[in-house]
Amino acid sequence: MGSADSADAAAPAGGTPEHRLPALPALLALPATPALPAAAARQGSGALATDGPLPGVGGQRLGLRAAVGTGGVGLVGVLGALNLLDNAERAVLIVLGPDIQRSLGFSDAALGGLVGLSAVILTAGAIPIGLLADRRRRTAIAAVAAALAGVFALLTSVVANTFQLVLARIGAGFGQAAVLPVHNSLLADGYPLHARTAVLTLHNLAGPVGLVIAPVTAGGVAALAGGSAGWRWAFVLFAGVLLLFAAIAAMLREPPRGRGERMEVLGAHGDPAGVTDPSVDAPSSIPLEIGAARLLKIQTLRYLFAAIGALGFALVGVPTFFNSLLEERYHLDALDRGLVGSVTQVGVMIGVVAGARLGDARFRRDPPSVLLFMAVAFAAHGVLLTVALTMGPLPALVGCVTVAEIPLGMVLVPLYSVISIIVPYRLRALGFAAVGVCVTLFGGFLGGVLLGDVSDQHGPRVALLALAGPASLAAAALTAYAARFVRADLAAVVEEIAEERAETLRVATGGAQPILQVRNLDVSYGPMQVLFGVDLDVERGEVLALLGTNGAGKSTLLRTVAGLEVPHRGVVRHAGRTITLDPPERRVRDGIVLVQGGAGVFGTLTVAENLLVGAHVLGRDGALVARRAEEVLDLFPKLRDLLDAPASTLSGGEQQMLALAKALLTRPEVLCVDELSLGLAPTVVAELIEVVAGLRRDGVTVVLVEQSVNVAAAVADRAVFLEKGRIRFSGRPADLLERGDLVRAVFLGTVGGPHAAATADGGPR
Ligand SMILES: Nc1ncnc2c1ncn2[C@@H]1O[C@H](COP(=O)(O)OP(=O)(O)OP(=O)(O)O)[C@@H](O)[C@H]1O
Repeated sequence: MGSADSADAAAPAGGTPEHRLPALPALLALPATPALPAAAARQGSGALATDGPLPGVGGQRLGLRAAVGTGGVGLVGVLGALNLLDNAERAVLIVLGPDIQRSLGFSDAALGGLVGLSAVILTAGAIPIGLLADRRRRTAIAAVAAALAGVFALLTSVVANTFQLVLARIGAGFGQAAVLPVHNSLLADGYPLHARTAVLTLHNLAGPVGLVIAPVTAGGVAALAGGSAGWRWAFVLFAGVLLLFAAIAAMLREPPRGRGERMEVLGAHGDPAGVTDPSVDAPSSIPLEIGAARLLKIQTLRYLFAAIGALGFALVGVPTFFNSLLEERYHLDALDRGLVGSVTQVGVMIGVVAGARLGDARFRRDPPSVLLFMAVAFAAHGVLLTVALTMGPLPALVGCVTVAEIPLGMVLVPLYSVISIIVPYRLRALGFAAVGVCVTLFGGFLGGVLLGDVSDQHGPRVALLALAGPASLAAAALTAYAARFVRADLAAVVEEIAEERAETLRVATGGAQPILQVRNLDVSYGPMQVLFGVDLDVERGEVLALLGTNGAGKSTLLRTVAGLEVPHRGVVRHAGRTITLDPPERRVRDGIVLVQGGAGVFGTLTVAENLLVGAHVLGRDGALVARRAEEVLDLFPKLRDLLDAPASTLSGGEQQMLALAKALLTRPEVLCVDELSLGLAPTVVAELIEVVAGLRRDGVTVVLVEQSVNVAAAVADRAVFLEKGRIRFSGRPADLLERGDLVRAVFLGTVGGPHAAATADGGPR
C-alpha cells in the first residue's frame, strides 16, 4: 500500500489526506467475513502478507448437492449438457468416420485432417470468443455458440461432398469454441468460491461422458436408421438436442463478474454497504494485447501456461500417434479406435473426480501444495504412459493407457480452479481461452510437426515414447516452479478487490473523486521491477511535478497512466473509472494525453503535418481542426512562421512547443508531459512556464516530469519525489527545496550532464 515512507508521506497540497486510500480504517470498518480484518491488518502493516486469508483457502468443502444449490442447478446443468453434447458430436466424426468416408469417398488422412481441424478451430475460436465474453453477456454468447454448433451439426448431416463437410466442421468448431472461455468464466461467477470445485468437476466430467456415450448413441442411431446414410441421423440427433439446450441457455441469468471473489473477500454478500460498484459490470474494452500482457505478468499463470504448452505435446500429439499405432500395429478401424478412445476416457473421468477432491483439500490447506500435487500428477502421467506404451498385447496397452489417463484427469479441476481464482475476473474468459492456445498452438502444433517426422522414420510407438514422458515431466517441473508464486498472486486478488470496494465506499460516503488515481502500482520491465506500490492522487486542475533521481521510474509512471505500460499490480483511475487496462488511444479520446520526452514530434513531417497528425482524434471536422489549430498557434506564435518546415529542422525548444501544441489540439483533460524543460534554454523554459500557467488558469490538469526543482516551484501546485520506484515526498515544491537529502540526490554528479539546464536556471547543485 502506501509507498511513501511514513516520515515523508506528507499530505498532498492539492489533495487532502482523505483523498488518499483509506486502506486500513475503511477496510476494517467493512462488515466482512472474519477473514477480512486479518487481511486488512496485514495490509495496514505494509505490503499484504501472503500467508493470510486468501480466496478459496480454509473453510469447508461443500457436498455436490449443497454446492450446486448455492447457484442453482440451471447454470451448471445447462452448461454441462452443452459440454457433453459438443464432445459427443465431435466424437461422432471419429466413431462413424468409416461410414462417412464411404458415403463421401475420402481417405483416412483426410479424416485425420478433419479431426485435427476441429482442434485448431476450437482453439483459434476461443480467443475472440473469450475477448467478447469479457465484454458482453456470457449467457447470450453461450446460447448463440451452442445454436451455431447445432446448426452446423445439422448442416453436417446433409453435406453432399467433402468440401461441404469441411465447411460444416469449421462452423461447428467455432460454435464449440465457447466452452472453454465462456462456460468456465460463467461457472466461476455463478457459484461462490467454496462451491467452485464441485461445479467445475461436474462440467469437466461432462466432456469425457460425452466421449464415452458417443459411440453407443451414434452407432445405435446409425444402425437403427440403417443404410449408407445412417450416420446422418446421428448428427441430426445431436443437432436437435444442441438446439434445444441453446434455447434453454438463452434464458439463463448472467451472474455478476467477480461475485465469488468479492463475496469471499468482502463478506457474505459481497456488497456490505449496499453500494453497487459501477465499475464491476461496466463494459470493458480491454484489447487482446493488453489482456495478454496483463495475464503474462501474473507469475503463477506464466509458468502454468508454459507447463500447459509443454503438456500440449502430449495432449495433442499422443492421441494422434496413438491412433496411428492402433491402426498400423493392431489394424483397428476407425470405429474400434473410437471405442478405445472412449475406454481411455474412463480413466480421465476417474481422475477428474479424484483430483477434484484431493486438489480442493490441498488448496484449502495450503495453495502452493495444490500446484505440487498437479506437478506430481503430470509426472505420474508421463511415467505411466511411457510404461503403457511398452505393452505389447492390445488389452494391456489400452488398460495401461487408461490408468495413465487417471493422473491427467486429476489435474483438470485443480488447474481450472487455480486459473479461475488467479486470473483477474475482468479477464477470466480470456485466461481460459489462453489455456487452449497454449495446448494446441505451442504443444499441439510444434509437437505434431516434430513428432510426425519421428513417426515417419521410426514408427508411432517410438514417437509416442519420445513425446509422452518428456512433455509431461517438463509440465511437472514448470508447475512445481509456479507453486512459489501462488500465494503472492492470490494476495494480489484480495488486495485488488478490497481496494475496489474501499474506493467505492469512499466515494459513496462523499469522498472527493480525483481526476487521476494511481493505487498500489507495481510496474516491471521483464524481471526488473521499476515501480513499487505507488499511490498518487491528482486533483482536477492541479499542476503536479514529478521529480526524482535518474531511473526512479518517473517516465514509467507517466507511461502507465497513458496506457503505454501494463502494470503487474495496481489500479489507474480516471475520474473514478478504472482505466488500468484501457488501450492508450481510448485514454486519448477520454482526455489523457502524454507528451513523451524527446519523442513528441515526427521529424520528417512539417509542423503543419505534425499538427494534422495530432488532430486525428478530432475526426474529419475540418472546421474544428482549423479552429483548434488557430488556438494552439496563438499559444505558440513562433510555430506560425514554421508551418512548412520539417520538424527535424526546429530547435529543441520549438520541437517541445510543437509537441505540446499537438497534444493541446485535443483539449486534454489531463496533460502529462515527460521532461518539460530538459536541455532547453532558460528563455524557452520561461515561455513554457507561461504556457503551463495558462493551462492551469483554464482548468487543465497537468502532470509533468521535471528535473529542475526551480521550474517545478514556478509551475506546480505540488511536487512528488520518486526514488527507486517509491514516492519519498509529496507536498509543496517550496518544501521540497528544504529537503536537501532528496534534492541533492537528483543533481549529484549531473552538473554539466544532461541536466545542465536545470542547474543553469539556478537549480540546486
Ligand atoms: N522499455 C524499457 N525496458 C527496460 N527497462 C526500461 C525501459 N524503460 C525504462 N527502463 C528502466 O526502468 C527504470 C526507470 O526508468 P524511467 O525512464 O521510468 O525512469 P525516470 O525516472 O524517468 O528516469 P530519467 O529521469 O533518467 O528519465 C530505469 O532503470 C530504466 O533503465
